[in-house]
Amino acid sequence: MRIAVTGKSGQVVTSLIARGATHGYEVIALGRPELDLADPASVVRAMEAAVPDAVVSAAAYTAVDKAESESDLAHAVNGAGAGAVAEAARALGVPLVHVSTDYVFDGTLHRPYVETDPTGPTGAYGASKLAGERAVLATHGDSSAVLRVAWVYSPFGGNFVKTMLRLAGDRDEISVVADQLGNPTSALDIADGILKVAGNLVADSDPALRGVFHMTARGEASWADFAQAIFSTSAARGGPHAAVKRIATDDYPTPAQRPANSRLDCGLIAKTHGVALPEWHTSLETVVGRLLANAN
Ligand SMILES: NC(=O)C1=CN([C@@H]2O[C@H](COP(=O)(O)OP(=O)(O)OC[C@H]3O[C@@H](n4cnc5c(N)ncnc54)[C@H](O)[C@@H]3O)[C@@H](O)[C@H]2O)C=CC1
Repeated sequence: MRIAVTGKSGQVVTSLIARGATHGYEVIALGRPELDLADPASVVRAMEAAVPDAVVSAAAYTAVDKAESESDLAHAVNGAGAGAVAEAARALGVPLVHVSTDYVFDGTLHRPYVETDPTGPTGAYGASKLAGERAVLATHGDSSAVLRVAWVYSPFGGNFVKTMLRLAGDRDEISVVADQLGNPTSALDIADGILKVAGNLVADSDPALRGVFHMTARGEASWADFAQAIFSTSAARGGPHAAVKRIATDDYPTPAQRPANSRLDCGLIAKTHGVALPEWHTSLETVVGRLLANAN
């Protein structure tokens, strides 16, 4: 089976390329310049040329803070761009797995979010991703699965784990917010989940497999808990580590407001698609191990 993926170099795209063969799939990565999400005609052209059996929409404008000052570009790429990918998949008559985010929620609930909870993004990035979800469901909803993932890290690209290990190289103590809760999730596990869902969509026309699903690692953490786990995992392997100073979000102002609670309930995807990602500490060990091995 041939799976066309948007993007060439992101965390999830690189993980899909790395994991494709394990699932017996050929993963074709399509990115700029031939596929630019800001240029819908290029999306259709590149998808038609790839002749896929399924499409994964993984590329996005992901600069959460910069999106506050580049809202038009974020919306063009994450909203209209996602719609163009859905339109191309519809025209080809193939199913679509679209990757979305926990940042579609405002974070005020005191329990993990389920798929039917009201959305309410607090920033331009979340709003643009919500526009993308809506465009996908409106264009190709009867053949798409929208997977909301969160707090993504991996051996590839830029992410929180890499930033913490780099900062620990020259600091003894690092301040990290302790009042935002989420589910740290390895992009390698996300890739496994996406490929399982894509296979299910191709094999089975059951409407229960279509729609919006939450898909994160099991277990929750604050950013400070996550940082502490990164450093204890790294220290146990002789890698860089630092003390974590737990601070409040108010002490670390950023252009975009983040949800205080973005934990996602993943019961639905387990029940319908048979996808349950591993507990986050287990996957963190794998990723930190790979990063430290690469650094030597
Ligand atoms: N990184 C995170 O913590 C989270 C990410 N997500 C979502 O997961 C998906 C994957 O994220 P990551 O792999 O972490 O992102 P990333 O930032 O590592 O990679 C994004 C990819 O999109 C490509 N891209 C950006 N603009 C493009 C355009 N105009 N045309 C074509 N390609 C373009 C980039 O070149 C890159 O390959 C995205 O949909 C993102 O919104 C959801 C929740 C959290």
